[in-house]
Amino acid sequence: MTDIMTRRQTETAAETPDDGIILGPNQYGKAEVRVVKVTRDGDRHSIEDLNVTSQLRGDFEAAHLDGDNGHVVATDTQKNTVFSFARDGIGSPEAFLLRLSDHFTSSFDWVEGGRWLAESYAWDRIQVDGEGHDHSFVRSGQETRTAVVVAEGAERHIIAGLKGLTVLKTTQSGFVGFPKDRYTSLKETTDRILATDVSARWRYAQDADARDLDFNEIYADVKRILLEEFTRQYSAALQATLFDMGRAVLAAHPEIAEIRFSMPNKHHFVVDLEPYGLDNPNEVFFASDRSYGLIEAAVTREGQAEVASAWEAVSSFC
Ligand SMILES: O=c1[nH]c(=O)c2[nH]c(=O)[nH]c2[nH]1
Repeated sequence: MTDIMTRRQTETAAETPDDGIILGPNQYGKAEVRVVKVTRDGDRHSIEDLNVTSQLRGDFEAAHLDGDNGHVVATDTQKNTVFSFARDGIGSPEAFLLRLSDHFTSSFDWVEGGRWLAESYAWDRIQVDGEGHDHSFVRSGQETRTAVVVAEGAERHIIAGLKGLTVLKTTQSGFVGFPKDRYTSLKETTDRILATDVSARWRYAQDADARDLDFNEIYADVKRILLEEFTRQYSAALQATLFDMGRAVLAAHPEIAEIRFSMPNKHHFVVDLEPYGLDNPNEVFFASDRSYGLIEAAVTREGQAEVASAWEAVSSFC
């Protein structure tokens, strides 16, 4: 450690040993800035609750090779910027991240892009005597909303999403017709529980109007469609249900270019109650937490160009 520090402090880039070792892709910033914005409209308050990550990409070679921090916008500064921007309101996670991306890429010449991520947590008003309270809230227990903005020069990729949307249906799901080999023990069924935690991310088409979309309204509608489509028809497999959910979202929202899913198949096994002298007509299940099937896919439009760099900002499918 001491040797490395001494070398970095004394060598210039020109003196860096020509050993063929170079710096690869890099990004840095502040992860998980927890910002809560209270908007005070008289006595009636509202809150926005975000977990924001800011990461810059650009010319940061000297910082890595020479210990020269002349280009390093401190991660502390990035955190402070998040809080300061929240002072003017958040609006939607996507709009907030777009503002941050525009700020960093326009304020520092060497910042060529970056990625900004947010999770946002929903709060409901506490109901008192049938009325939503002015300033007291209860965390709503459903999914976590997610957003990502990837900047590459002037381009912006906007990916919205959700995770942890746990859904279950007690019938209208089956799994038959799969190949059988010597290792197959699974019985075919046309009546099983189907349960999953939906993770989905959808990328907005990159046209000039993308910035003006009502991201909150679209979010609510996509969630509605996902839930309705999960239950709308018989599920021949989680794969088929995933595709139906994606297709319905794309059909209803031309502004969305593609949607990706990661969905565990949360198996519910019928318990054999015969040893206890009982029948079990699909009523008592063992909810297994592992292992689980993991079904992942993108649903996209024919002819749609792949935008791999946008998806690199998020791991795997989601
Ligand atoms: O919906 C399902 N898809 C599968 O690929 C699969 N595999 C399995 O064992 N059960 C199921 N269920």
